[in-house]
Amino acid sequence: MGSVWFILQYMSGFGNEHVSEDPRCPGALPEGQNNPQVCPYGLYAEQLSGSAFTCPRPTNKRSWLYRILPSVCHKPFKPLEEGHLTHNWDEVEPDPNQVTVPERAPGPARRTGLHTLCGAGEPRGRNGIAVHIFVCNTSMINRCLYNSDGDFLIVPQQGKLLITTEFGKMLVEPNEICVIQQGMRFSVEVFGETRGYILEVYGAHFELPDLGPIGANGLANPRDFLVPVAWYEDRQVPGGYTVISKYQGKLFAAQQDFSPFNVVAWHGNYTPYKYHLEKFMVINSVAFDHADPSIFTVLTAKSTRPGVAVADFVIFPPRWGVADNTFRPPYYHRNCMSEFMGLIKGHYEAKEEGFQPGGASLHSMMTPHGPDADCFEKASKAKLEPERVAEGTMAFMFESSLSLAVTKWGLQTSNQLDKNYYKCWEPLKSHFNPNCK
Ligand SMILES: O=C(O)Cc1cc(O)ccc1O
Ligand SMILES: [Fe+2]
Repeated sequence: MGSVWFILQYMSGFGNEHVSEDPRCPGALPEGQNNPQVCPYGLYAEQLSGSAFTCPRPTNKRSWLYRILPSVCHKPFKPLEEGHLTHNWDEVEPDPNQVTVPERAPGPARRTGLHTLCGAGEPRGRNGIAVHIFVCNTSMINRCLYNSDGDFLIVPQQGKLLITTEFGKMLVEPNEICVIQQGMRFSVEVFGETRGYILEVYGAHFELPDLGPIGANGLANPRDFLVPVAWYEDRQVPGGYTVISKYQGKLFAAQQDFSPFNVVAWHGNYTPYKYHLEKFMVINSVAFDHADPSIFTVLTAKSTRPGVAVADFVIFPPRWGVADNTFRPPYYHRNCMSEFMGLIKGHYEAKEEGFQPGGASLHSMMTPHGPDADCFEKASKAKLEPERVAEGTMAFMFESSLSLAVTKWGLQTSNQLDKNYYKCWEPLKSHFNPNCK
């Protein structure tokens, strides 16, 4: 029989080896081995590998799932309509201009699904990223999704997500993020209009950044990452349960007769997890000058080049600004990385207007950007007292070493409102006076 029993409980720690049993079946985890001839309670053992079997220990990831039926019990996959999900980066001609995306990007009539804004690289080559906007007001009923191509870092901006995974349930609210890694099945329940951002990374998992001279503590601390506890349902679905796979950039659906959330116990270090952005321990300049935003990195997906990320997830959280004799907002710059920015709530410090919660901007590789004219004038004259910066705000950046292409949907969406973004810098005037230092 099915059961609606669950409690929202989490285990803490980033990348830990966890063990978890649904309390309705104590002793469901085999003792001392992964594959007994017969598993407790007549369960099937199934390994989910998140790294090559042979990866060195620090990057070796796998979990063992003990389930009522193995995942292999499904009918063949058939192609499914993709909507605005794509990994075709040649839909529109390259364009280096600064792009903003309005906060109310038009959704389709059903208002559900993933809309790809930009990206680069290729799931088959296992190197690349995609940035999607999700919009939905309908829960996934008897449907789940897994991503064969890579990991999803999900940033809800409006509405809570109750995410059921093979590892248990997680409630993820705006100002929290979660990561659902490659292959993990999940289904999302929503409670009204819901939207947010997704960073998809092919071929690398997210890690905590190294701390270098910061020392052993700081930024996102490992203990603040939360992992769900085992929860199962033994639910037959005679009408058919649909398992959707995102595979090589396309969607495919397979039918099965039962809920895939039938994992009674699991152990391992390859799990979904969530993190509350308020827990971030901010480090910044306490003397003078503006530190680079890498100081705000929450998670990084490393490339094979030392120090270079496929993608970093960076936040701009509330903090004190105390630097003396300093232009405190972000400096003007041109970057060899691509900068995609979003706003969960509040008001971004470098833009007086035009960047609303739910909106986005893309500053492409080497395209100049920085504070708008109002921000520059104000910050150049401001009395430099200690002040709270970004109070009530949470902006974030997906920063990538890849050169991102905008999709057709992204271009149409951005064109709706803001052909005029460049005008925010037009009023910047020369203050140069060779006779006055
Ligand atoms: O462009 C942006 O707004 C992001 C950003 C912020 C900052 O403080 C320094 C550099 C940078 O790219
Ligand atoms: Fe920038």
